[in-house]
Amino acid sequence: MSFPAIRMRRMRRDAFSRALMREHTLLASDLIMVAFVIEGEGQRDPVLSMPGVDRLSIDELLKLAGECVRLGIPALALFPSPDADAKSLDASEAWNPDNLMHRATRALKARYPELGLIGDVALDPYTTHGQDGLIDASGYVMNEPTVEALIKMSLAQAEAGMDFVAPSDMMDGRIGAIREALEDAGYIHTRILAYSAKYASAFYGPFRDAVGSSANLGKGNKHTYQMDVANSDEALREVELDINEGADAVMVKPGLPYLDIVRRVKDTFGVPTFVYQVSGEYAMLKAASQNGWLDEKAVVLESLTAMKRAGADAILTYYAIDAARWLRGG
Ligand SMILES: NCC(=O)CCC(=O)O
Ligand SMILES: [Mg+2]
Repeated sequence: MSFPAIRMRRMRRDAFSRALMREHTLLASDLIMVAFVIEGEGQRDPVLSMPGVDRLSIDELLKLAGECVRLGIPALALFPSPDADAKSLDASEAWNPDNLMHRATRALKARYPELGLIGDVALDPYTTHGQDGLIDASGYVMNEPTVEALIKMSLAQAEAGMDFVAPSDMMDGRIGAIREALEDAGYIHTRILAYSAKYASAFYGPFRDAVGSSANLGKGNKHTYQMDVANSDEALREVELDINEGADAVMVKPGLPYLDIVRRVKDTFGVPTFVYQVSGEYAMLKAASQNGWLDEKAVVLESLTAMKRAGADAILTYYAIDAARWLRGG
């Protein structure tokens, strides 16, 4: 049977039947806000390549966290933008119990214990060269020594009260090593969000401005550990390894250009699958909107809905607060 018995437009004719047949609904509870933390008090330091995003001192971060709680956003992902003097070759500031990240975690957990906190685990904010790991004389990022550092970093975050440690470094074997260390230390509830399929993407540019690693990274790249943008089967292998090593949730990153990967991961493994709408995606949508070329609210909600449609269970986005407000009709 076909036309005219089947008219696809019948169900689209009115809002009520469009609502009834809608397959996916974006909710505030799908969103994870992303924030950059800096030293100081009363500081809101704009990220020039991400208009509308500020690096926040801890007191300002608390206000943003309060807004997340009020809007029903379940979690906040934290990235530190430490002062230049906190950077070193061995990245040891990363596991200093009193570092910026851990002070922020304790302050947030004291004020908003119900707000989930996701801590970035990678060395790039703390290294003088801007790589995610420790380098040898040739500049190659060394796997095992980096994993040892990431273990120390994860334990320190767990100790500070982080709910999720989120290794974003793409070293081999780090999920298993971190999981074992957490269990041995008694942090049996600390979740691991594995950045499993993290691509060597040019869409991270504005983020590197935000955490202050772009100047240090210079002309360097991360091709020896992040994935080739041309690959898809390889992402499934990465995800499978991380699940087997003890990840509680896996991540695909970036978002919109990689929704084919999200769909394959979700269909293949059926595990909690998160996606990251990265800084470059934010910058594109924001710049076009500021020029009057795109309708910001419409394109942001469309992009986030597309991520859910692709199978994402949760979405990290710099737009989380805006989107949650728009979803409330604001
Ligand atoms: N680990 C975080 C990144 O590498 C970049 C995120 C972004 O571009 O928003
Ligand atoms: Mg891996």
